[in-house]
Amino acid sequence: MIPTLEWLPTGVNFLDQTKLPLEETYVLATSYQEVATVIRDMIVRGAPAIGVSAAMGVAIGIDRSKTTTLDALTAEVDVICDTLAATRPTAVNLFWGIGRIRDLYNRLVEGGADIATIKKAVVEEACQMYDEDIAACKQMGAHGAALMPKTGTVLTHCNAGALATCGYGSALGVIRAAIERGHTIDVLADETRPFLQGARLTAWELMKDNIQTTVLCDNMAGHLMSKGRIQAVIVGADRIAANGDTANKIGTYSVSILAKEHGIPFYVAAPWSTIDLATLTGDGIPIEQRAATEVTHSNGKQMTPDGVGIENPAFDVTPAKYVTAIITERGILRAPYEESIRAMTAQEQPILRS
Ligand SMILES: CSC[C@H]1O[C@H](OP(=O)(O)O)[C@H](O)[C@@H]1O
Repeated sequence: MIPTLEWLPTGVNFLDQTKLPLEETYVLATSYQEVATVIRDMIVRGAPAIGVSAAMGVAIGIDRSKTTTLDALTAEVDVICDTLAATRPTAVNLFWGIGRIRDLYNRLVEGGADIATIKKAVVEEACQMYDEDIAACKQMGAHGAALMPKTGTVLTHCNAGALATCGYGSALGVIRAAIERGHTIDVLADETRPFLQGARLTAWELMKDNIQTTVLCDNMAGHLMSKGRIQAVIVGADRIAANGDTANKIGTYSVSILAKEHGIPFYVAAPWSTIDLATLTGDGIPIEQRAATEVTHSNGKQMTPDGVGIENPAFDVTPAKYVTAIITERGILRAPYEESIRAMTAQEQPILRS
């Protein structure tokens, strides 16, 4: 699997996900401003990948700074963090990634570190986060594999795979781990309009792993569930509130209700950096509204009449009551989620190494 993103001496190299599946091309971001553009334009997307990308964006901003005084650098860090924080509002991982580098910067300044030491440390921390993300995905796979059908079809929505993380994937990581442990699973991938993460990205990455994959339109899942074609649903997440309400790609909420109606388990797989204890319920999760042209056009060709109204919320919120379990690298959370999240938060956690 080719890397979603990679720290290079020349900058942060991103696989251009807007060009997949027909072109495998890369975008090299050499400044924090260019990293912000890559995130905003969804050249890189997916909550965990966004989090590490933002961390690398802060790190490259500090590393490439020309300033010679700590006061001036601290003023720059504020601008760098604000620029990256303004890219996309829903995935809490973005703010987690920015905050982890910013907190390290502040600790180093308070400890009297010089600029050269700070630059080295923030780059190392961002690269460490990259490794931790891959390790977290593999841990999620290890925890979640047993929840997957021994034999059967799993529906997924959007892309929560290697392309949404630093590698291996969250929801798709659980599917990969189950297959590695002998499960016979094929995947149904919702195309996931309008950005088509399922049709373009999930299908592309699973076929590279020789995992049998079928793409369906977003209005087909209910019919296939009613025919007994789906044994489980697993999706990623962009922000999980303290009560387990989960924001994910638009359309996830509808799938969760269909799964409930048909008695099909509905799993969420997400690293702990997706859990936002400061947001008490799903009502508090900001939903990104994206450009109307994502809906009105396909491959640059207009599909709707001029002047028609357009809705394009990029996410929706699945109430916790529709979530069978939340698979994290720390273990599996079950309802009542307020209690299980609080209990798992209190547990001492080892540092993950990939
Ligand atoms: C591994 S979670 C990825 C998560 O992010 C996606 O959103 P986007 O493609 O807009 O960044 C989608 O919600 C996925 O489930």
